[in-house]
Amino acid sequence: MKQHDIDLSLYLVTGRNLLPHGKSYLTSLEEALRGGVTVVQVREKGADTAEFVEIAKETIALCSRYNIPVLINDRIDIALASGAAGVHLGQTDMPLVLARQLLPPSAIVGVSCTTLEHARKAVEDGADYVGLGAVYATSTKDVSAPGRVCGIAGTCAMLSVLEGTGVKAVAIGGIKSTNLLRTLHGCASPTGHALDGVAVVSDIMTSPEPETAARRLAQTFRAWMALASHGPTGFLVTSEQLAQYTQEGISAAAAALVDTVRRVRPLVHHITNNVVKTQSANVTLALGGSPIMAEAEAEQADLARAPGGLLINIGTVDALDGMLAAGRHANQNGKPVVFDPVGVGATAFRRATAAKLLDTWQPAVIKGNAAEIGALADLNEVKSQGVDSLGGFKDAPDVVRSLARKHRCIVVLSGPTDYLSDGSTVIRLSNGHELLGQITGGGCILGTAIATFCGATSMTAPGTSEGVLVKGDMLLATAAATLALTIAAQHAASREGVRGQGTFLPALIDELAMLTPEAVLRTARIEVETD
Ligand SMILES: Cc1ncc(COP(=O)(O)OP(=O)(O)O)c(N)n1
Ligand SMILES: Cc1ncsc1CCOP(=O)(O)O
Repeated sequence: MKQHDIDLSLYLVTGRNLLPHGKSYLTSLEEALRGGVTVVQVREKGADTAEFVEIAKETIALCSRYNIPVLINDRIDIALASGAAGVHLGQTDMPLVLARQLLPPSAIVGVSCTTLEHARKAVEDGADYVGLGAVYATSTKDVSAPGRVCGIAGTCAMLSVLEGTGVKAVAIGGIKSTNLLRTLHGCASPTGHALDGVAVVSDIMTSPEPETAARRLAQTFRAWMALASHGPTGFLVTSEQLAQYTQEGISAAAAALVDTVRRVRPLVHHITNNVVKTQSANVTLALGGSPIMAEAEAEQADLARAPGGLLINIGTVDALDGMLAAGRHANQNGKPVVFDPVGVGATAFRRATAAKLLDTWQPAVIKGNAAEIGALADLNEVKSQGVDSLGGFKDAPDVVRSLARKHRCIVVLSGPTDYLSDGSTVIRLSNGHELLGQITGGGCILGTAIATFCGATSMTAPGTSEGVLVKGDMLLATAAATLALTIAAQHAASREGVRGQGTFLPALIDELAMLTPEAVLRTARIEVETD
């Protein structure tokens, strides 16, 4: 068997030291094989050579009954002595080119990569596959040195290098059934080049029921694979949804969602800045949702179980641990996360915070003004002053489309015209009023509206949630939320008695509560551009 035959989807790296008390290695391994492990790497850090050969032979004998290939960690001699299918080499192990000279031509050789340079070299040297990571922190291996955790962003960058090379890739480090879907969704290049599998140690080896642990991982992988090809951001987009991406389809969907929100009353969990908490809660209520402002890390697991939407806004970062946990739990529960990277370009601290959050959980939507979107896209075109943006982009559709592909989510660029993209379609919405940009938190309440509509959409979307991070069409939900807020702003600004910011905000909240589906259908100004 050679690399094109090997199924890397559930790659078990062994760790005998992690076995639960009373569980033998071979029993655990056999149960894991029954659960769906597709390849095994024997990783023995404490064993001497004789013991390593023995363990390798026993592993191969068992795995061959399940037709599963076995690779050896680090050691060419052990691979040769045991008759293993190949080796996995780290950056400080025997160089790949030398290993090839020693191994039979059919041997599978994998290489660990943490940086772009590692990935380029592995391709150049002819690796069959690469192990990318550590994606997350892990206690199985010491990855505390700077740069040893490459994160989702680093993994995506390495996947770009592999495009078109035929070199397969697995992610490794901290991968568990609870974050597998998020990992698979997030780890792909902007053109959609995705992982071929995941390598796991502790999630299987520490389990008293390795068969169940492996089956959970294998099933999630299979469900994701079955759906992964839909949509450039990794969200499931059906042909029915695509057919709705017209002016008429979007306004009809938005009008319907105005009623849906009121009917299902989504819980809209905010971790947002101190400046806008009250008005965000009032906007949620006016739209028909149910707001909760909850920041403590300890309450995030419970809150994520209630269906609805989550908004994370970094206007003031007082609850980083709460933000990290909230998004993680939301991903685990199929709850859409809306990220508002307020002022992300303004300070190094905000940039690092946003990067950390985006490496931990997968947003369904990122919403920002031109300066914020520019900062996330590494563009200097738009300047900022604090949290405010000065100017716009020459090619806004291209910016939102590219950023959506990079972060694998819907991107909204707010401004006099709002641009929304799922990485393919760009929707341009031209409703609103300048007063919305002149009140504090005008952008923040757009985030609130989006979380409310995305929450209601995920609660009412038909079909199963198997293999998807979030159910329902997040692009339509985001368009609907933007239209609801901007059309209500137009109504509020034209009300008798509204003379400026002070009178506008309460009028806006009233108009949100009174907004009708008919007003959306009548007033929405929508243009659609498809790739
Ligand atoms: C599939 C896979 N990827 C990466 C590693 C890590 O290998 P290495 O860097 O050699 O570290 P050790 O495993 O030797 O501690 C791996 N083993 N498997
Ligand atoms: C061997 C290795 N290489 C990078 S992270 C890691 C350990 C992964 O273990 P776990 O799956 O328990 O996090």
